[in-house]
Amino acid sequence: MAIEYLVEEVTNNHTNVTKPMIIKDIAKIGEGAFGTVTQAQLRNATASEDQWLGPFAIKKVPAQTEYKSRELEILRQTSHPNVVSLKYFFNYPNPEDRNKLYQHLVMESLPCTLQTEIKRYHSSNLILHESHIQVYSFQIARAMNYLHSFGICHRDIKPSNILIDPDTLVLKICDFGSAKKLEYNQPSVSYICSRYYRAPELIVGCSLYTTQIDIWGLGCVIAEMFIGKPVFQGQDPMLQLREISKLLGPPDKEFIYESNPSYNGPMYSHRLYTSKVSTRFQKTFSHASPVAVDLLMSVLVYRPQDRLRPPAILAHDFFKPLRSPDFQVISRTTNSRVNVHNMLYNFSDYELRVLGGAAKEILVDGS
Ligand SMILES: Nc1ncnc2c1ncn2[C@@H]1O[C@H](COP(=O)(O)OP(=O)(O)OP(=O)(O)O)[C@@H](O)[C@H]1O
Repeated sequence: MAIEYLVEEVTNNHTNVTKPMIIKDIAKIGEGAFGTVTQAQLRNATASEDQWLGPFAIKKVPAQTEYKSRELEILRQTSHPNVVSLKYFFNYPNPEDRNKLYQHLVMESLPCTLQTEIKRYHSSNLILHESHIQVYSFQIARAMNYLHSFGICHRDIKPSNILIDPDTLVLKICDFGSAKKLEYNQPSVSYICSRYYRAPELIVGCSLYTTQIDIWGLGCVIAEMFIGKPVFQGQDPMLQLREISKLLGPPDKEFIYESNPSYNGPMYSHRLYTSKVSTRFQKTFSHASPVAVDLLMSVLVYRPQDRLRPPAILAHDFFKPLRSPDFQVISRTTNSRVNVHNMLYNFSDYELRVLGGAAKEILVDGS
């Protein structure tokens, strides 16, 4: 591929300085519903030395739609080790249609997504080791603790929107194309989020939802790491609720009414199983430890108010082993031991303030 082009106005997200830069597209690394993601390098067009920066990941989406500029706005506001960072941004025409401007978001690049990692294990009839699931889930919850503190709801949590580096086990949430800062009592569209990861309140048409819809997505992602495939695979939007009811039991009328008083779709109120919910969780997640099952049962809960929130998730006993400064995991790629404690626990003062009383439990190594 390696196509080079000059862009007169490229803004550095960190310094806010706009300069001409040369962009070298290397390879396509992703394709989404709205645009493409390519691996690319950048260099200052005015500097004499030929020093390429990167590689980065450049996401190209049609510019000037209100929907997509939210992604830029949110990426500009955020700075967190578990949220993909924006390095530069610019508008540039589409080579196939010179009249159409594309917004280019130049982000740090990570080697793979959690989706490819889960699939790699699943295709060898393996599942991720529980220690890896702990490390990845902790980082997603930490990103949510940060984002939700500003009211930012990602609204499309799924394994393909979670980037990882399997050497270091670093994880970063990406794709803020659906994200929105939710305001108290302000309605938002309920037709967001990919079907398998949609919270039950969205399925029944709730428009006053909260950032707790992301927590449902987190539960689905943790579940998928344990079983190697999406836990709720509905064949259509309504059958999605039926899949959920197979594990959680039928949703009660109060939940439906609280979510959307004018809902008139199927209620799935018949019990599909006689066994207890806890038995079904244990059976579904037969490879998970009891403490992991307990976390899943506290997150995959119908009522959003009853789902654990990020501070309580980070303080959950599932993550207890990570609190030891000696906690190590074996990297799949390098086969060497990696000490991940420091990268997991480098909480900023802001994050600690947000965690409030839970910070003590999260930080204290009781081993
Ligand atoms: N910073 C990055 N580093 C490496 N790969 C990335 C990065 N950002 C995105 N990708 C890859 O590109 C894919 C699509 O990116 P993204 O989800 O942001 O685009 P999208 O158009 O919103 O896609 P979708 O419609 O699937 O949600 C990701 O699943 C991932 O494989």
